[in-house]
Amino acid sequence: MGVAIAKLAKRFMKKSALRIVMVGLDASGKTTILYKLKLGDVVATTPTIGTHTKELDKAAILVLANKQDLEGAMNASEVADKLGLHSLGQRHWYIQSTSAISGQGLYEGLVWLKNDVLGKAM
Ligand SMILES: Nc1nc2c(ncn2[C@@H]2O[C@H](COP(=O)(O)OP(=O)(O)OP(=O)(O)O)[C@@H](O)[C@H]2O)c(=O)[nH]1
Repeated sequence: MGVAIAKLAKRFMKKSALRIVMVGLDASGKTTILYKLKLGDVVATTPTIGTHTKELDKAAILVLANKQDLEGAMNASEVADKLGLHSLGQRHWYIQSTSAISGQGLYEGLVWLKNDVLGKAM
């Protein structure tokens, strides 16, 4: 699973000039996900992201509902409701259940992102 995710991430990054912004609550698993995807070695950060949000106007949104392996975790549908994703209108978004520990769902999430960027998303 880890190798498949890494291969997809590598191919995705090589062929596409795109920016991915990853945000999340403290300890939600961002670092773990990046390392699981084997992108952890060089992660550029930009502390002034607030001034660049215009870039994000047309950005696709992939929500990873992480830590699904933990008892009591909100499921993807509940997270979508809480985040108001259904009110986003025309913007492309997708929510994927994941566990960064096992890697479950990471591949599927990246596949959606890749297809959306390539204009193949439904
Ligand atoms: N059970 C479980 N634990 C996870 C999962 N993802 C991350 N964790 C754990 O959650 C803790 C925080 O993970 P990080 O990857 O450091 O979270 P972060 O979002 O980078 O945290 P900040 O640096 O505070 O923003 C670590 O102990 C991880 O092992 C998951 O899917 N399941």
